[in-house]
Amino acid sequence: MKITLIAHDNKKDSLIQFVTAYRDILAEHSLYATGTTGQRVIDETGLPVTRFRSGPLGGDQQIGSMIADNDMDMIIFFRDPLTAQPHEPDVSALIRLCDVYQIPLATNMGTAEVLLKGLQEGFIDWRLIEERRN
Ligand SMILES: O=C(CO)COP(=O)(O)O
Repeated sequence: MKITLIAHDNKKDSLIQFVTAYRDILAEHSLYATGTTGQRVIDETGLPVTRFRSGPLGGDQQIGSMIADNDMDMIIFFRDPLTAQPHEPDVSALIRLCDVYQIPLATNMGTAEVLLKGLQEGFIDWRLIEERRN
């Protein structure tokens, strides 16, 4: 599966803790990330990550493009709900595309844990069937 990891600045430490805790599950999948988040995941967990541009410079839109191409299976996006983002429209567009294309999306750690446990149990395998059909 292709999994994207994104965190706003105030949530990056939490994301690193989360990725470290679930490293064994995540290591079985292809990881993608916005620029700064991806660099931190690489540096601090050693997992391989394909990095896009930083969020404010278009990274969220690049990931949105993969969703529109049916080329992304899950988004884990630790948003900061307490800080205004200069690229808020891009963030909203990414979340909207997840809903358009039924892509599992976690915007906080509580949901992200459930998603990864579901992934491990095979609950997301319908994505592989979808991919074969398209
Ligand atoms: O702003 C972001 C997502 O909207 C994240 O971008 P960075 O990973 O480059 O900080």
